[in-house]
Amino acid sequence: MIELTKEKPNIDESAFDGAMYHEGVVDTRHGTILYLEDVSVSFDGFRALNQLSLYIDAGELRCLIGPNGAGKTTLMDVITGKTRPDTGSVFFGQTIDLLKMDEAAIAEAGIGRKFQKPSVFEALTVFENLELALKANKSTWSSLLFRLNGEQRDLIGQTLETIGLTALAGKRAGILSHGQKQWLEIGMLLMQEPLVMLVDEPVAGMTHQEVERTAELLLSLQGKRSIVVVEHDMEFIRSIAHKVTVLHEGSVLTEGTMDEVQNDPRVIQVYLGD
Ligand SMILES: Nc1ncnc2c1ncn2[C@@H]1O[C@H](COP(=O)(O)OP(=O)(O)OP(=O)(O)O)[C@@H](O)[C@H]1O
Repeated sequence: MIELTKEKPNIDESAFDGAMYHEGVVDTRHGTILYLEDVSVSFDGFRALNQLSLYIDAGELRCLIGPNGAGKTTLMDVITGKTRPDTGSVFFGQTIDLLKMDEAAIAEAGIGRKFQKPSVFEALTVFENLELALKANKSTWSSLLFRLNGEQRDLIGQTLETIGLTALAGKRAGILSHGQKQWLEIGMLLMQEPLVMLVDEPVAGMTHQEVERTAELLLSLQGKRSIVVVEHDMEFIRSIAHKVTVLHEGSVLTEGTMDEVQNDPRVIQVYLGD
C-alpha cells in the first residue's frame, strides 16, 4: 500500500464505497491503484470509449498507445474528472469513487496530469516555478502568507535533482529549451506529490538526447509513483515500457510487452502497420 504523504485530501465522504478508507491512505492492498471498468463515453452518438476496462498497478509505469482517435485523451479526461462517462466505474484504490468527485478534488486526492504543451511561467525562475507549484496546494489566503520551510526547500532541491535542472535553478524559465521546459513541468507536477501521474506525449518536439533523458527521468520515478504515459514515439515507448496497452476504437485491443504488442497481427493491422 502506498501512503499519501500529504495532508488528508478534502474528499466528500460520499465518494467512499464502504468504510475501507483510512485517513490519508489510498487502499492499494490488491496491488491496483486505478480501476476502470466497462467505461463508455459518447459524443453526439459517437463512442469515444466503448466498454473500456483498464487496471493500473501501484508504482507501475504504463504506456498507452493507439492510433489517432483511439480514445487515449478521452480516457485521461475520464480519470481526471474532466469528462463524465455514460456508464462504467472508475476507482482510485479500492474505495475512492472518482465519479463522485470533481476535477479539483481528484487532483487533490493525488492524481496529477501533465498536458502535452508545457505551460511554465517564463518570467519566473526555475526554482520559483517549483515554489509556485508547491503553493498551488494551499488556499489563496495561506499562499499569500506562505514561506518555505526547510523541508519544502529540500523537496524543491530533490525535485531539481530529479529533473536535472539544479544548475539552472536561478535562471528564468523562458530561456530553457523545449525539453527542459517539459522536465520543469514534470517537476511542477511532482511538487504536488501525486500518487498517479498522467503524462500526455512528453517527448513530442524533443531532440534525441532530450528524449533519452526523459526516458531516464520517467524510469527513475517508477515504483514511487504510478505513471501512465500516452505517446506516439515508438522508440521512446520501447525504451521505457514494461507493459503497453493498445487502445483501438475506444477499447483495449491488447496488452503486453512492447515485443508482444508489436508482433500482434491485430496491432500491426490497426496501428503499427499503417
Ligand atoms: N468533445 C468532443 N466532442 C466530440 N467528439 C470528441 C470529443 N472529444 C473527442 N472526440 C472524439 O472521440 C474520439 C476519441 O478522441 P481522443 O482525443 O480521445 O483520441 P486519442 O486517442 O487521444 O487521439 P490522438 O492520438 O489523435 O490524440 C475521436 O474520434 C474524437 O474526434
